Amino acid sequence: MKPTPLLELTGLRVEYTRPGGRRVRAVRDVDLTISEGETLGLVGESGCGKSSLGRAVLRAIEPQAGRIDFLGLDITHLKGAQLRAVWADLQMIFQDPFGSLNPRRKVVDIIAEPMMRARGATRAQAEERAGDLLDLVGLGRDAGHRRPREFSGGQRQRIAIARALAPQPKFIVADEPVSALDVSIQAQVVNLLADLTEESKLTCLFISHDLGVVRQLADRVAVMYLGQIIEIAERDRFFAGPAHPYSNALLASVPRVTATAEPRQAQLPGDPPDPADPPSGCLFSSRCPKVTDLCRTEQPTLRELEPGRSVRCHFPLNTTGIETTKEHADIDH
Ligand SMILES: Nc1ncnc2c1ncn2[C@@H]1O[C@H](COP(=O)(O)OP(=O)(O)OP(=O)(O)O)[C@@H](O)[C@H]1O
Repeated sequence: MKPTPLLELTGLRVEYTRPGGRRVRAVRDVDLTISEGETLGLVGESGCGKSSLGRAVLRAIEPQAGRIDFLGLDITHLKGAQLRAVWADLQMIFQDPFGSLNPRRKVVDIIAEPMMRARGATRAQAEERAGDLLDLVGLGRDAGHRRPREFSGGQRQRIAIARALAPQPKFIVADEPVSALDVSIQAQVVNLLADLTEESKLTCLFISHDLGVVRQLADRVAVMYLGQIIEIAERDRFFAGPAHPYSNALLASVPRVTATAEPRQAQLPGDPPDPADPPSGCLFSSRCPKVTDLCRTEQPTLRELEPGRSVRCHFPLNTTGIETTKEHADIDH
């Protein structure tokens, strides 16, 4: 039986206007479904549109086109009280544990406030649950009487996690939640997030440029390049051998993760192109080690290679045992 989609994006597009008037398409017509209880890891180099996608899902920025369905409700254009009601179920954990917590407030108030505002809890109920959450994230309830500046980066991120969990959301967007932390602390916070998403059956969009971290947490991995999802696959399938040359190169640049079936590429040459001036054909064609004439002229669609594994590439890697399409088989290269 197919799992119930909690979040469904259809043709989601985010554009910005740069000073001077140039348009940048940061998210290019993304279709994506996240099932109840799953953690989807969204990876890609800086500037590929991960945060823009996450913020659009939370309705923190307006998409220029497309549709966002959350729990079967079209939330794309919700406003006012209706949007605030949805926000109780959609919470965010940010990268910066310093900037995202109000330094003047006590920790207990920071965590209790969303429960009172969004769920109508009394102060006593909210403070009691704030204490429970501080226990849950390993800080202990006494931490509630202190202020954020008295805590280290890793501890502050635990406070941010407790705050995000406070209104008992159904969905969390975690945008690079450990990348500002020391490596030793990263592992502790990743383990905490893994335990919490598992225990609470939370659905999570986990945004990271770090494939090693994504491997620990995600059920599925989606790779973004220049605003497009270029590969999406179940975690183990992905790490056993990704199908897109870009994913393969990303994986090759992470020493901690296991070898792929294809020979590993050296690190990717150059930087991603400016999203305001993308290449024609496949958006990865200007950097792809396997580029052909077809790639330079025809943009591939995101197609399913096998259940649980889709790729946007004319010549995917690691496809042994998978029947190739006619289009693919006919091309001699
Ligand atoms: N407010 C803005 N105005 C203009 N361009 C923007 C704005 N915000 C983001 N962009 C551009 O949109 C593209 C996607 O940015 P985004 O922050 O979503 O990517 P990202 O993958 O999350 O990168 P990072 O990991 O560095 O945050 C980039 O080219 C970025 O320069």
